[in-house]
Amino acid sequence: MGEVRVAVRVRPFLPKEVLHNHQLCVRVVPDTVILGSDRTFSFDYAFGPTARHAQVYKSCVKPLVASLVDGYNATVFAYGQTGSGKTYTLGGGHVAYLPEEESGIIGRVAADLFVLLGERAADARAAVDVRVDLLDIQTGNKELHIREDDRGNTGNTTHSVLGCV
Ligand SMILES: Nc1ncnc2c1ncn2[C@@H]1O[C@H](COP(=O)(O)OP(=O)(O)OP(=O)(O)O)[C@@H](O)[C@H]1O
Repeated sequence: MGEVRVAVRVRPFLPKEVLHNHQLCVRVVPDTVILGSDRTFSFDYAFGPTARHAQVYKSCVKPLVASLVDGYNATVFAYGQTGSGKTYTLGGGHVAYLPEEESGIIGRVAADLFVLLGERAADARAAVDVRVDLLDIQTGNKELHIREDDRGNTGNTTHSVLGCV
């Protein structure tokens, strides 16, 4: 793929927002977000409040998993203001098990990755080693440096960072 793609996902109102009678000011038409009555912004993908995880994953992320097992690097990150739905979209990390339908990007990537690697390993009669590094960074510290050692393991070199997992 070799390019940056941007997807926007508009979440539905939360119960408290409904309670406070918030008004919707964003509409989504294919790959376009409309703010107010006439300000349009185009993206590679745009999803409205009724979009399901499966749709978001299939369009934006699944093709990256396929290219990953072909040897390419891929990065998916969520960006947005607090409460906008980053955690929800990536995978609802607070519970150990989620029903498949509620699984976000992380769970779906893991499932597909093992299926694809299993197929490749069987074809090549090779063993595959999968390792995961998780860094949960809970600070706005500008001195943070993510580094990779010569074995490809990631870590940080800043001692004042809180909450590294
Ligand atoms: N597409 C969606 N459909 C239904 N509920 C959603 C959706 N996106 C987010 N939510 C709900 O909105 C709330 C805020 O979402 P979430 O916690 O993912 O935000 P966040 O961007 O990770 O916030 P923070 O930056 O504060 O961690 C949660 O209650 C979540 O369940």
